[in-house]
Amino acid sequence: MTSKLAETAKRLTSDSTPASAISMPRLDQCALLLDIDGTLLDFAPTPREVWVPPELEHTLRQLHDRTSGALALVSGRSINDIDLIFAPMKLPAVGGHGAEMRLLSSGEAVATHAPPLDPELKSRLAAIARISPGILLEDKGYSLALHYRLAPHTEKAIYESVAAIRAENPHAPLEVLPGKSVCEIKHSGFTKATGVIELMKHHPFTGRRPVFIGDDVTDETVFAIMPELQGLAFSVGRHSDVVDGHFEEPRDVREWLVGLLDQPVT
Ligand SMILES: O=P(O)(O)OC[C@H]1O[C@H](O[C@H]2O[C@H](CO)[C@@H](O)[C@H](O)[C@H]2O)[C@H](O)[C@@H](O)[C@@H]1O
Repeated sequence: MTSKLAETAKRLTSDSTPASAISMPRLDQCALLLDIDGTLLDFAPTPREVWVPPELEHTLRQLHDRTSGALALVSGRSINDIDLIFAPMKLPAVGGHGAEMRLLSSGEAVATHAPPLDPELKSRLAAIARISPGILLEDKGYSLALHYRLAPHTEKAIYESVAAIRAENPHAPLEVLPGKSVCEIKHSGFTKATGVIELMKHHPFTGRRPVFIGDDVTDETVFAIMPELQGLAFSVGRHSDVVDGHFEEPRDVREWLVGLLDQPVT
């Protein structure tokens, strides 16, 4: 963990302001950057079982229009997976923890020159899923996720197995992301933050003030860059003084997004 991230993590324990108390930029001046799982959507037992409330789809479509297309999903999921979940809607996105990007809802997903995992290491890491039938392996191309929500007792064994492989390959550029009931492993050469920085260089995002909402450890890289982008950061589920405000749960985020549509149209 870099010292900047360590500092961020340390401060993620203290209080922050409720999101409702923070003054938002006008929709025609901001870029809305939204994490998916645990932020827009409630957690489900497995990645494919998430449910997108129809009202959320409606809200996201309207906000996409009101921001002239500057609304992007910023996720650990691949863009292909994001499209399956939100089908038939397609939105701009940073996917795969920064490995992929799509600038326009009508555009193609493009790789962001993210380095892949070494194939041999990847297959050794994937084999960890065989510890128990309750572990779900998600191969996202650029990264692997070992889900243990259905087998919480395997958490320790998963992390110990990953640590053993890392110890045998001390120079391999691997990053381990401890998510919500998931251990994710990717190349260390990209993050959600590198994806967001790239996204913000392009139309329709460039020149706008980013507003990022996320709930997870992987979102901390984006919280950390919001000040230099003159952006606003919001956390979900935990209070923090590195963010501008917080939400208690995804339902509050969804309601807040609906409220943004009350801004006068300029
Ligand atoms: O960056 P995000 O959009 O928040 O995605 C993070 C990971 O989310 C998914 O896993 C999580 O959500 C699942 C569905 O609720 C849940 O079953 C799992 O336990 C969670 O870890 C997704 O499967 C991962 O690929 C994302 O990286």
